[in-house]
Amino acid sequence: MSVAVHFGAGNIGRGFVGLLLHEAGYDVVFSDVNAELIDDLSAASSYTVHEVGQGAQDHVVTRFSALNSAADPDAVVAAVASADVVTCAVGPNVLRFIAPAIAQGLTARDASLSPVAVMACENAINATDRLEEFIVSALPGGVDDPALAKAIFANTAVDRIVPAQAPGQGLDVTVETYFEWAIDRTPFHGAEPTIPGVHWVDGLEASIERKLFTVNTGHATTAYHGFLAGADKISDAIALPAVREKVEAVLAETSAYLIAKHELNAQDHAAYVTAILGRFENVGLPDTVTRVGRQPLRKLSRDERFVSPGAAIAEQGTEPTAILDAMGAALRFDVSDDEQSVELQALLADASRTDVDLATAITGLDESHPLIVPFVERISAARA
Ligand SMILES: NC(=O)C1=CN([C@@H]2O[C@H](COP(=O)(O)OP(=O)(O)OC[C@H]3O[C@@H](n4cnc5c(N)ncnc54)[C@H](O)[C@@H]3O)[C@@H](O)[C@H]2O)C=CC1
Ligand SMILES: O=P(O)(O)OC[C@H]1O[C@](O)(CO)[C@@H](O)[C@@H]1O
Repeated sequence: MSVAVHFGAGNIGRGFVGLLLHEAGYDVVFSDVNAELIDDLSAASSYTVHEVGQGAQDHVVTRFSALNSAADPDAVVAAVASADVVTCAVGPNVLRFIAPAIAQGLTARDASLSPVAVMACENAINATDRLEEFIVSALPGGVDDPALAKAIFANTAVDRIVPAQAPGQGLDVTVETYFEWAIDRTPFHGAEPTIPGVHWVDGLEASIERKLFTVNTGHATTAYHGFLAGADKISDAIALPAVREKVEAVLAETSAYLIAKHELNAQDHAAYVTAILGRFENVGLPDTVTRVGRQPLRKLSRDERFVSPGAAIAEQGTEPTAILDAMGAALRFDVSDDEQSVELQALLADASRTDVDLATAITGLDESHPLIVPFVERISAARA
């Protein structure tokens, strides 16, 4: 019996990573801090992943268990100690909180076992590297701790749109039919785990940038301009010609950047962009502009979907106007139950902060960076 411990039993956890691990033959141990969710998973023997869109099927997930990592951390440590695979989909800002349990699990792990594959499944560049850094910080011996040799850390890129789930559907998850899980195979040296559906790649940089700066930049642009246009659903937002034009303009900028940087085939990339726009148009997917625009400060940060490509394009001497306009729209994402939106609006309202001060604080760029002057213009406009 192979066991996978998965941190974060939310939308991607149950609707994507948990499903693929189950279908690969793993018994999945979900670990989460949401007590109600853990109780529901513990009481259930199955849940169903409902696909919507062309070729949709239902998939039933069984052979799982659930652990409350807040209430029973020792059980999580023990599960990690004997697992074959450890994955997570908790959000990039939560990696630091799950790292200590993984560190303790590695310390407790019998050194004669094969190394456990540790793979973070978050929308962030090199999320597994970030997780590994937190694990190293939690180990008594730091980078020299012998526990590190008991794991293989591999970066991954996950792509499947899993919207917020309708109340009353229990553990079942509604997802789009499309998915892509790319994993860097190089750390495994030929001994990668068998997970059907995974796309193994040699080095992840091109895959994650292609995904993040196309799907996620395009999706967030749809959300922010859609929010300003008064749309509720993503499919309604992308159906508005003015929003679509802005999304296409942003993707033209990131496409040129990605094609040049990663030597992509321009026709293949154009087909990829078209397919992604089709995913945003999926009217069967109950996805909202507020979910896709969530956590605007994270999305406007240095290594993320706007500033990373935008800064690089600006450094090459071109002003990425459409990306900057999307960042300007993000500044106006005013959603009262989104903590980061509230924080962003408070920052913009703080008269003691200059526009330049805010531009550098939000993007993490130096004042002298060529993206700062045009971003300051968007900040001034948003504050006016
Ligand atoms: N939903 C989507 O369409 C996609 C999401 N992602 C990424 O997957 C990650 C998760 O996103 P979602 O599943 O949408 O979010 P979600 O909010 O549905 O799930 C996150 C889960 O993590 C749990 N959690 C929070 N702190 C925890 C902790 N300390 N220990 C264990 N569990 C903890 C939460 O209780 C929640 O159940 C994010 O990084 C997101 O960017 C990536 C691709 C698609
Ligand atoms: O907004 P986050 O947390 O980066 O993740 C959700 C995003 O990832 C996606 O699933 C794309 O893979 C979109 O649904 C959404 O834009």
